[in-house]
Amino acid sequence: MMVSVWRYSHLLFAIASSVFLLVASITGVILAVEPISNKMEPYSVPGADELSLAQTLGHINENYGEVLAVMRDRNGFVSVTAIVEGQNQTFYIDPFTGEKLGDLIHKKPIFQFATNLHRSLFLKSTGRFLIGLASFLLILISISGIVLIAKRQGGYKQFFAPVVRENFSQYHHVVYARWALIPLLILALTGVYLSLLRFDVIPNSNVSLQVDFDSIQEEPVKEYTQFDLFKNTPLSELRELEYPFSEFVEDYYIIRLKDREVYLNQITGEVLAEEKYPALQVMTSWARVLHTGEGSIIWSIVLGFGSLAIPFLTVTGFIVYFKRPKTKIKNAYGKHESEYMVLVGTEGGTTLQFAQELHKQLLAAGKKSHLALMNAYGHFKKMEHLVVVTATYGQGEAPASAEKFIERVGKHRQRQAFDFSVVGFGSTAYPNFCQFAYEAHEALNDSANSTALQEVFTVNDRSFEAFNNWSDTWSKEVGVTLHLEKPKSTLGPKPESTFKVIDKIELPEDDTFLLSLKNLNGSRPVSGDLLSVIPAEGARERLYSIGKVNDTLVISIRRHEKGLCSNYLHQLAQGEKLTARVVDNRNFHFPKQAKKTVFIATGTGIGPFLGMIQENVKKREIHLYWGARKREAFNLYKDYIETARREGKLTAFKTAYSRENGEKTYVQHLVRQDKTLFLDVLKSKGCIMICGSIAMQKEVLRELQVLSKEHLGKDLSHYQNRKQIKMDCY
Ligand SMILES: Cc1cc2nc3c(=O)[nH]c(=O)nc-3n(C[C@H](O)[C@H](O)[C@H](O)COP(=O)(O)O)c2cc1C
Repeated sequence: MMVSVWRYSHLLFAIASSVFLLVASITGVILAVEPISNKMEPYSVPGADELSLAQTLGHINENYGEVLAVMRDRNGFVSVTAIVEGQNQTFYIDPFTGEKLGDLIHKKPIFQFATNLHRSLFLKSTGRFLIGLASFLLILISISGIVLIAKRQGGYKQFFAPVVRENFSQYHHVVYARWALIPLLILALTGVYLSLLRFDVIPNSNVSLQVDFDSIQEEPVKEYTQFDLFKNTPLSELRELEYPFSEFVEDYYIIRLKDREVYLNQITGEVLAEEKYPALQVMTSWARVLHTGEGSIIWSIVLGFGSLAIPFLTVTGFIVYFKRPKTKIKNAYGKHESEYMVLVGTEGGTTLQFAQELHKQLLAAGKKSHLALMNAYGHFKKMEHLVVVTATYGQGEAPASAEKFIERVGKHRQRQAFDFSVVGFGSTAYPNFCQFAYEAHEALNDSANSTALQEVFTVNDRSFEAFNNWSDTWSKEVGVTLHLEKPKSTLGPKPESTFKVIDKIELPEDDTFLLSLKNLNGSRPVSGDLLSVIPAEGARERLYSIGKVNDTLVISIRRHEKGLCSNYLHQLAQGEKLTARVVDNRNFHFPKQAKKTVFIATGTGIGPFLGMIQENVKKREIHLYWGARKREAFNLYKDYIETARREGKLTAFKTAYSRENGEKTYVQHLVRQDKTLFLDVLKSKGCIMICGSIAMQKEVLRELQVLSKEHLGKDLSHYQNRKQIKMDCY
């Protein structure tokens, strides 16, 4: 079934049941405290469960003249109903002595109130029905939730693999749901069962034993302590024992054990009738225990947390859904009259915003453009240029609005020639970066009358800058002039900080420089976070990876001849101030737990690693592989690397130069060369971090994939899902 169907069902069930579930969950949390508070009462006597019934009854009978019944509850507390001083009384006793320990626990008013609200909302049968229905919907919510998590994680095997964090609500909704789903499903199933029982849909089945009074014997007379059943049954097996009503042989002991009911001749000790409880009765008993947590502190706590998760999951779930950018598609031109078709594959809505901006600017440039979802692919009579802008989901799968795209491309032939271009939106934090965009490209390439204008263009983490770069080249090729504006909701409310330039080290021969900045206020970045700089009023933001060295932020920048931002940063003199925002990039932080880490960088990609190495105070094993064109490029980082080596913070440093005399080495060659180390890092739960160009990232991943498959028998995604491979490439 399609993801969208699961998602909408999940949402629909949640909306339909949310109010009732919220009431049931809050009262459920209160009720989870009741069994815990009961269990903590001092009526449990250690070792008493091993006593036989004969011993227990002996102790009880010594203390009380007329005993009517003995009970053992799920907490293991033993109580007696007896006539004491002419009164019928029930109280807890010590099975070793028979002495009274205390009066029966009375339900506290708060628990009584919560129970009534929980069971029937104070609406009697109607309330019971509504709560039963909400429990049923909770089963459906849990099942659809399990499927959705499996889909987003890339399969059931990956169910508990780390979740990529996109934002607070999305991350915590998935992380908590994974743990809460099991108790929630149990609560929901048992809740429905108990409701069905209440409405007699499931019959209440009890044992009904028959005694053959004609064959009752009065001999041989035995002392009750000598009855086989009493001698051989431990107290732990008892639920309830009713004493005979009179001394006549026709009255007998009624004994309810955990698994059966037995009637016992009070004179001879002979078993008069016996029956195991029917399966339905056992199920009912289990349903009660599992639903209430009675008798188990641990299970009550689990249920309490399960109930607590409901309001949390409801709120975060609704935030995830309702915070999605909602952009309606409006078209001035129909699909058969437009020469430009912009098709979008989105799930969260952000890709649609980018596509919409492109569509808007095409219209502004006087072109007939039509915007639609990828699932709407069909025969477009006048299409000359097709742009597909698509996100990727799951394990490199199509987003909901593009699930039928490939099939439809196969089905619908365009009769006129058209060119196409595919832009993939994705995140390098996921194993199959922009995978679906490549598949969409393939499908279009194979279709009739199509010409690929370019290779797939990938955009990491909704970078407007990257999208704009693509738009520049594409618009030149098709001959339009476009000026895209950044979609508002992708800006995010990041606070600005002021930074003072402390130092600038240059390497003129390589056009790169290192800028050291001091944060004068605002956020506290970590190495791997990004610095967002807007070089001029109205200009686009540029992102630079931050290395944090001794409270100073170091960014490594390549200067481009006409680069607005790199030149702006380059002209900053020591002491000058710069306003910029820090962007949290938590998928690229140093893995503090990993014993071994390998950093792979090319060019200025080394920047964040300079900080991470410096922070390695525990002197964990770190290997740095760095690639550049020429050897002299290293001079910029020489001091940092040599100090780190001296201080024992960097275990090994290897370089790959691609334009040195005769030598043409790339970092991916070093990966192959040092495969033992890479395999060891992957096997020992270490981490490989990659920073630099996308081209280098692809090559390195290809090498790692081969190693992983050939030597470890696993797809590389296995390690990527466990966050053992982190990437920040551009
Ligand atoms: C559950 C989930 C799975 C994802 N899987 C991938 C993936 O396999 N490859 C990838 O490049 N990006 C993946 N992404 C990232 C999205 O493609 C990216 O965030 C995109 O910008 C979302 O666009 P949208 O808001 O239009 O749906 C995934 C995101 C989520 C939430």
